[in-house]
Amino acid sequence: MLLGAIADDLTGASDLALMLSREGMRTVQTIGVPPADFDLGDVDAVVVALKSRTNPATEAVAMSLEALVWLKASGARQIIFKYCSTFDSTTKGNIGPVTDALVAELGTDLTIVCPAFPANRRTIYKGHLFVGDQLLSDSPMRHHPLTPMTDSSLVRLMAAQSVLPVGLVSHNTVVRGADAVREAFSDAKRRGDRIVVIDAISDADLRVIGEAVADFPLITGGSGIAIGLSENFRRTGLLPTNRTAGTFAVPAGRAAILAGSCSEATRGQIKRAIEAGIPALKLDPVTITEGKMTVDEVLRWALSQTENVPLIYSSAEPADVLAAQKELGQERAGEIIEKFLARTAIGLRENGFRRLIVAGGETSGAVVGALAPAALFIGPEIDPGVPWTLTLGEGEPMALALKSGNFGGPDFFLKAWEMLK
Ligand SMILES: Nc1ncnc2c1ncn2[C@@H]1O[C@H](COP(=O)(O)OP(=O)(O)OP(=O)(O)O)[C@@H](O)[C@H]1O
Ligand SMILES: O=C(O)[C@@H](O)C(=O)CO
Repeated sequence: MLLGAIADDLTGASDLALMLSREGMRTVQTIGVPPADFDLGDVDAVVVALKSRTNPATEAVAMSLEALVWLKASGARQIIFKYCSTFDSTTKGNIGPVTDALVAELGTDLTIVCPAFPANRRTIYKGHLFVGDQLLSDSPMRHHPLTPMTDSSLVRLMAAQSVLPVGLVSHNTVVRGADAVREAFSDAKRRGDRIVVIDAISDADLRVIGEAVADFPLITGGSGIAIGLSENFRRTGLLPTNRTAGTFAVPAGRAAILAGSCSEATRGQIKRAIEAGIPALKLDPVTITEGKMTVDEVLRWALSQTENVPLIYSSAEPADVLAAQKELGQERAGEIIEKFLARTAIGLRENGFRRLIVAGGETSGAVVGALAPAALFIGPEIDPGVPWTLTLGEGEPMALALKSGNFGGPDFFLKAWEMLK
């Protein structure tokens, strides 16, 4: 293994794994930290998917350090800490504490913060994170059910979360190339910075940054940061130039869509799917708590949809999410839906479903946690950041598409199936 990554949620992990495999690294994503003797096969990169994004910092640190120990023992030469391209973190934020712990454990004097992912319109300029044409704090992310983002300054966000000094390498340096960036890193170290936010607005910027961090033991960011890393290993001869991906054998069986993401993108995709005639059943956390909707009822409904792929969703407008959270509490409302969808997924598998799209990082974490495959093989890309994956380990394989809430075009739920034909 050349590269080892620790991802703070499941969809984020497949996003990164897809990027690494697109860049010529044979990549496997594990679900949590695998057993010490887990057979990885012939891989160049491993992404350990955690479900730590919204956990208290002490828990997230412990989980991440456990993943680090496993990755180092498995031979990883460089570590990526992958968080969301919209820097999703709670008010108590664990990205800083996890970075601090990894910095200490790896004994590195400087690391970067770079959640840029230009293909999905996440860019960083003057240390401010943009989502499309909007600052993060003006984007729909300000209404996120678990991690509302109301500040766009990555320097400020990171400085509030980390105990280490945080600086900035800005775009006018990045455009001057890898040597200029390396020089800026040296200046930052002289100033006493231990973490630098680095601007990136294009893939070309990410390739420059990738080259400049070739000898960094730790890199932190979104999946975009992986764009420039494989080239470093090819340059030194560690990675063959003609890596071929393994085969993606599509399992036969019925298909369904489970959506717990309340993002604007997912809501738009649901709307489009319903308009196209997809049968849809809406879940509501309050109705579930009152016992007025059960997993068995939902399964019966799904099984009766023999003409088309059923869509089961809890995705709701911000005002409805807020109302449910007021009644049940923010965490509890989320948990109720996550558990319900996880149990639904188990029921679907028991009834012969073998192809699932799951929308939302936390939701995917809950569903895949319940299905419990040992790892996921990364298959074809549906849209930037979202591959089809194949479950590995015991039991019959399933095809899973784990969609980050904000990712995918408006027709995602319709077109994803075409790739399984
Ligand atoms: N109707 C609802 N009311 C309250 N909470 C909800 C509702 N529907 C879903 N949730 C919760 O909102 C959270 C959505 O987070 P999730 O990570 O799944 O989606 P996302 O944030 O859009 O995706 P990503 O993390 O990939 O960007 C989950 O905890 C889910 O259970
Ligand atoms: O970086 C992103 O935006 C995604 O991979 C993700 O982490 C969403 O959960």
